[in-house]
Amino acid sequence: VVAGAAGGIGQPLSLLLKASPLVDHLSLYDVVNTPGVTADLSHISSVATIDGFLPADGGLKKALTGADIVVIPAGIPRKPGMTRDDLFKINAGIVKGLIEAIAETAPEAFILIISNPVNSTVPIAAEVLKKAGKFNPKKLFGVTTLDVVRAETFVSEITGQKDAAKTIIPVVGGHSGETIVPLFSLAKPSVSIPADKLDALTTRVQFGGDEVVKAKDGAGSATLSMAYAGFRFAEKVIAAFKGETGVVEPSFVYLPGVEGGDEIKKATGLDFFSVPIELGKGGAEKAVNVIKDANDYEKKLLQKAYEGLKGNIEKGVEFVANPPQ
Ligand SMILES: NC(=O)C1=CN([C@@H]2O[C@H](COP(=O)(O)OP(=O)(O)OC[C@H]3O[C@@H](n4cnc5c(N)ncnc54)[C@H](O)[C@@H]3O)[C@@H](O)[C@H]2O)C=CC1
Ligand SMILES: O=C([O-])CC(=O)C(=O)O
Repeated sequence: VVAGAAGGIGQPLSLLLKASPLVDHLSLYDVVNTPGVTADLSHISSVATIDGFLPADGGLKKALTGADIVVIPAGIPRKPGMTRDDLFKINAGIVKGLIEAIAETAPEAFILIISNPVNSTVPIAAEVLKKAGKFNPKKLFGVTTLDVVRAETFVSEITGQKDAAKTIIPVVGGHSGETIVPLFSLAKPSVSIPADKLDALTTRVQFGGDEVVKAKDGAGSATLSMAYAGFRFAEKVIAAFKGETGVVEPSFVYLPGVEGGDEIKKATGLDFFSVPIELGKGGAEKAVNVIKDANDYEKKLLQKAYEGLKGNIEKGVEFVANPPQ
């Protein structure tokens, strides 16, 4: 299921999923325009069958029935001058509503959250699922893959590596500004970044979203690169579910619920954090503690990330505990 399927991310993401041989059936949901997007994609001669729903006549429930995986790019995007946190007011409620429906209709599904601010919307989702008695932390993911994709791309411009995605770079923390921490010292194969280029490279990964927001000049934020990244992550979750081994990708998860997470919670003081996750049939099988191997430069960045994340996470938890009237 794609929830928010008619949007800037939703449409190209749905296209990639419709074309994927890993997808048997694709169900599109949005509050507007789903019939058109569904009709258009339905003409593609790939294996996935497709249907689409609007809210009327229990459309959300129909879309979610039988779902194995739900990807959520629903919600408003940034305009120049806004932070991701400025989206909280509207997107918190949208995510809460969608997760309540998932808890009721597709409690076994993997849930991939793209809607910003991810640092807060994932805690919201966790709290809603906990309340409903349906929380499986191994199946809830904040999608931070675009940060990884950006790190791969931007570093390749320095190293000259033609196939950028072949360099694995752990990007950890959260998904906004200084909470995003690329760990270039742990790249595999290793990369050599001139000292005078490291600050600018790190900042570019942290604020890559702003680059797109500025260039789009009021018309939204990253959609196409996000669809690519969201598809890459969804494909990995599905491949691991179908039995592929050795699948690893960073994601923002609930640490106490994932093997290896307690150690990272102890180091960060946080319940939610993005680290490389070993994916398996059940979802997040293991959180890999890469932060212990960060160098001194990166450790300083990590401290700032912890501080920023703390407030973002608390805000999400609070939203569910004490809903605004
Ligand atoms: N995690 C990440 O790395 C990234 C996250 N984003 C976030 O993704 C979100 C979507 O961005 P865009 O696609 O550019 O926005 P958009 O405005 O083009 O599309 C959002 C879609 O969500 C739909 N929607 C609104 N309320 C809904 C509901 N209750 N149920 C289902 N659908 C609903 C809208 O009708 C619209 O079609 C934003 O919050 C943006 O900040 C964007 C880029 C990267
Ligand atoms: O910058 C934004 O608002 C959208 C986003 O999350 C990104 O591009 O990383």
